[in-house]
Amino acid sequence: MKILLIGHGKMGKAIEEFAVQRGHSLVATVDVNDTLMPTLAEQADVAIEFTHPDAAFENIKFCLEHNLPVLSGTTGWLDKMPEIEKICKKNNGTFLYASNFSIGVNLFFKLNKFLAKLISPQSQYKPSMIEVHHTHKKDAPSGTAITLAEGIIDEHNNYNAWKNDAKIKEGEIPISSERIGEIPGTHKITYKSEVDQISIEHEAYSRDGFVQGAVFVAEWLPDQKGIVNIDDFLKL
Ligand SMILES: NC(=O)c1ccc[n+]([C@@H]2O[C@H](COP(=O)([O-])OP(=O)(O)OC[C@H]3O[C@@H](n4cnc5c(N)ncnc54)[C@H](O)[C@@H]3O)[C@@H](O)[C@H]2O)c1
Ligand SMILES: O=C(O)C1=N[C@H](C(=O)O)CCC1
Repeated sequence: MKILLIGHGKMGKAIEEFAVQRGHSLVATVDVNDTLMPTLAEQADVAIEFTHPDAAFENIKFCLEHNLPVLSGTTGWLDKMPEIEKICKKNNGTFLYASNFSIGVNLFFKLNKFLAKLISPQSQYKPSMIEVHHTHKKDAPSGTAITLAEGIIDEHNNYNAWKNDAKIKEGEIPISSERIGEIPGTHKITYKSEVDQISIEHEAYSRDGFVQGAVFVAEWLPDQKGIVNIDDFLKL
């Protein structure tokens, strides 16, 4: 498979290494000072985009307008998702966004929803979330934390919003974001009552899970159409 790799930072470099190990080739790596040329899109089977919250929209739009299936793992740009959905439809394109490409995290998303539904009638248990990442991370809360909070909101009758702050109103889930050293990504959800607590946690040991997931999804994506998600890939 021929990959157009957009973003050649920590994720991009690790994806390049893993993709080449799996026998794929790179049409090009495009970083902030490079130009996305139509000829690059013509030569590629798929684009993988891991850049910056301010850059993702234009990069994804370019791929969709040049008939190139694209996946993005960039977080912090989702206010523009409705526009991407329109562009994808107009161009009969293929697009997948995942806040986290790790298979373990995608199973954890399901566990989170299951727990939220189970605990919903027990209103004495109040949820909170902690996410911990490395100090280079540009966005807070993490994209994964937002997906987890949305999972709780979908399944729990008493919560309808999240806040990246400890000072919350009724119905809000507090998310605390910590930035420490080189931590790849830890997410913990705790439900506390007066007498006990229940916690679930996912801890990434390295970026390998995100990298492998992104390449596996990229291998599958060219045969799909429209806006698809990682649950479709994992058949969850
Ligand atoms: N979904 C996931 O599984 C997952 C996993 C890890 C990181 N991420 C997200 O992916 C993004 C990138 O993470 P990273 O750790 O590689 O960051 P990074 O800062 O190491 O790398 C980002 C790269 O993108 C480049 N870039 C910036 N603007 C660009 C543009 N307009 N065109 C092309 N390249 C551009 C930067 O120069 C840099 O090299 C972040 O949003 C992060 O939150 C998602
Ligand atoms: O390193 C990052 O940045 C990560 N970003 C994603 C997020 O925001 O959830 C996934 C975990 C790593």
